[in-house]
This record gives sequence, C-alpha cells and structure tokens, in this order.
Amino acid sequence: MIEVGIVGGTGYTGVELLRLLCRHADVRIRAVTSRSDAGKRVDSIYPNLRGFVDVAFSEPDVEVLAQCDLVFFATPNGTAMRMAPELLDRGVKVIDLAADFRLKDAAEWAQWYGEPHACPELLAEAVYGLPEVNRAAIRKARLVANPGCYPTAVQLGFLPLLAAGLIDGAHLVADAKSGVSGAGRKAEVPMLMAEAGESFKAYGVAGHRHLPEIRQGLAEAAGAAVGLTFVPHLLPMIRGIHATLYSRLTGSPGDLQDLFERHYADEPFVDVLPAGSHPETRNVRGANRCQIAVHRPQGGDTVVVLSVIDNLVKGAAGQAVQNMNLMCGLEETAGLMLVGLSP
Ligand SMILES: NC(=O)C1=CN([C@@H]2O[C@H](COP(=O)(O)OP(=O)(O)OC[C@H]3O[C@@H](n4cnc5c(N)ncnc54)[C@H](OP(=O)(O)O)[C@@H]3O)[C@@H](O)[C@H]2O)C=CC1
Ligand SMILES: CC(=O)N[C@@H](CCC(=O)OP(=O)(O)O)C(=O)O
Repeated sequence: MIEVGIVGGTGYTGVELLRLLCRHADVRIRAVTSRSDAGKRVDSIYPNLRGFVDVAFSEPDVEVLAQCDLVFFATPNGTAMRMAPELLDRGVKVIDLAADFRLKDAAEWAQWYGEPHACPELLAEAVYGLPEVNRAAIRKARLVANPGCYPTAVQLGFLPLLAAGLIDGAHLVADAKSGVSGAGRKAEVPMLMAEAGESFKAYGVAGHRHLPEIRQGLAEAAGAAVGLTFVPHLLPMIRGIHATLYSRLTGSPGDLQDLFERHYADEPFVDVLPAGSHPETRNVRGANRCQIAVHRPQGGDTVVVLSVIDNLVKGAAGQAVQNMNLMCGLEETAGLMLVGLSP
C-alpha cells in the first residue's frame, strides 16, 4: 500500500485527487490538509466522498506529511517549493500540481511567477511529468512537476508534428479555451456565473505564465527554440480545455492521420480520433484522456490540430495519479481507466 498525503485537499484539483485515489487499490489516503477547514471531516465539505474517504482535514504539518510515501501538492504556485525540500530529505516522493518545478530556469520562473525561487537547486532534478514524453525519467524520479492544464493539451497536440520535423517551429499558434474550474475554487469576481456566464473572452494575450512552460516542452521535442503565440480564453462551462493548434508545413507531410495514430499507438490516455473528427470537451469530462484530431484544411500547407482534455483530470489530478503510478512501480493505468461522462 502506498500511503499518500494531499496538501490543499479542499481545492478543485485536491478533491479530484481524492475522488481518484479513494478508489485506487494500491493507495491509502493518510493526510489531507486545509488550513481553513482543518478539523472538519472531508465528507462534510464534499458529500460525494461519503463512504469513500474517512479522514478529516488537518493543518499542513511536515511531521505528519513526512510519514507518507508520497505527497501531492494541490496548492497555489509558490507553496510546494517551501515544503518539498524537507520532505524529499526525509525520503518522501513529491508531485507538485502547481508550477514550482516546471521551468528549468530559475530566473525565468522568477520573471513569470513574481518572486525568487525558494529552492532553485532542485529544478534540474525535477522531472516534467508528461508521461507521453518523459515516462522513463518519471519512473526513477522522486520529484515530479505535474504539467499545467493548457500545456498538457497544447503539447500533446503539437508533439507528433514537431518530433517528425514536419512543421515550421518558429510560427506556432495555440488558441486555447478553458472552463472556469481552471481558475480554482477561491472566490473571484470574474468567475461568478453572472460575469463568466453567457459570455466569452480571451485573456493573458500579452503573456500568460503557461507560455514559457509550453515553449520549453515544445523546444525539447523540436530540438530547437520555438516561436509560439498562445492565447487562452475563458469559456462559460465548468470543466474542459479545447486547444485549436495551427502550424505551417515545411514540406510534403505524407499521411498526417497515420503519423498521429502511430505516434500515440501505445499511449493509454491519448486517443487519436478518426480523420475528419471534431473532439468535444464533454466526451473527456471526468476521464484521464486527451482526444485529438488532425486536419489539413483544403489540403493546404496549414495543419490544424484539435486537442481536448478535462483540465482537472488529464490536465491535473489524473495526470498526477498517472505519475504516481509510474514513480511507485505500479501499473500506469491503475485507478485511471475512467470513461468520460455522457452527456
Ligand atoms: N484548476 C485546474 O484546472 C488546475 C490547477 N492546477 C494547479 O494546481 C494547483 C491547485 O489548483 P486548484 O485546486 O484549482 O486550487 P484551489 O484554489 O481550488 O485550491 C487550493 C488549495 O490549496 C490550499 N492552500 C492555499 N494556500 C496554501 C498554502 N499556503 N499552504 C498550504 N495549502 C494552501 C487551499 O486550502 P486552505 O487555504 O484551506 O489551506 C486549497 O485546498 C494550483 O497551483 C493550480 O494552478 C494545475 C492544473 C489544472
Ligand atoms: C481558467 C483559468 O483561469 N485557468 C488558469 C490556469 C490554471 C492552471 O492550471 O495553471 P497553473 O497550474 O499553471 O497555475 C489560468 O489561466 O491562470
């Protein structure tokens, strides 16, 4: 049995971790933290977990967390980097769902996250937890940086094309849309139903903090720096990300459908849809799955890739459980063979 702790168990990704882990045959949930709800039973805040999770929220105490085999941080950026070093020293594996360990360059991290990194010495060791790229390294890792939600959808869509050297990496465009749960559970006026409902807008056009993360991953796949325009949008729905990705072919590409199908043939959580498909966010709701379709409109030199995920599952908690399975020598798919909800 793997004993796990969750720091930030009242947030949306924290409760999604609880939903997945409480039915995982190899896991015991030992500690779940919340500073504001410490002392309350988890199922008193989330009644959907009644009969499945029998613990109370506690304060985030390193002494308690150090008794776990693995700790998930489902906390705001800048939290895990203050606790992870001590947990790692005490032999605990760490998966951070936030961005503290995603960027390799501490100066770039400080630029985008607005404070100096608290433990830059760990950035080289941290493994970027996108299993479709880094599976072997994740298996050996003690510190995994779980990717952001937009970066998961965007990278999985562009990777086959960049790895095959078929597109102009200097001019990539990612037009991405997220549901409001992407912003977390904290109260914020722009996320009120009366503000976000029946409306649709872009944000972060000048520069979103996922830009350097996506660029870093795509550059690794391309073997050279990439140029990316990334524009996120807020959709009036709760879960889901839809990324529409545009790139320019540099030569004769052959059969793109076949390329994508072969690239992801052995991936349990990436589903390349039949030619001509238009993936929908609702078909991956609740599932640890990315559905992808590749198009070449009018046979021209622009490739359009459509990529959808549930931001809370393949974009956060599900991917974190996938990483935990790999780090702990379990079957990668354990606890994750979830079918999306319909409708
Ligand atoms: N929502 C999403 O779709 C995705 C989110 N992420 C990332 O995952 C992380 C969590 O996101 P999300 O669940 O949406 O966030 P929420 O705002 O919903 O929840 C944050 C949680 O962290 C706890 N917390 C806040 N500050 C601290 C602190 N200083 N120390 C310890 N615990 C703290 C909160 O509880 P309390 O204050 O009571 O302690 C709460 O349980 C974020 O970094 C987010 O960017 C990544 C991918 C997707
Ligand atoms: C809709 C919405 O607000 N989405 C969030 C993405 C949150 C996220 O998952 O990003 P990190 O894990 O990198 O913090 C945003 O754009 O900030």
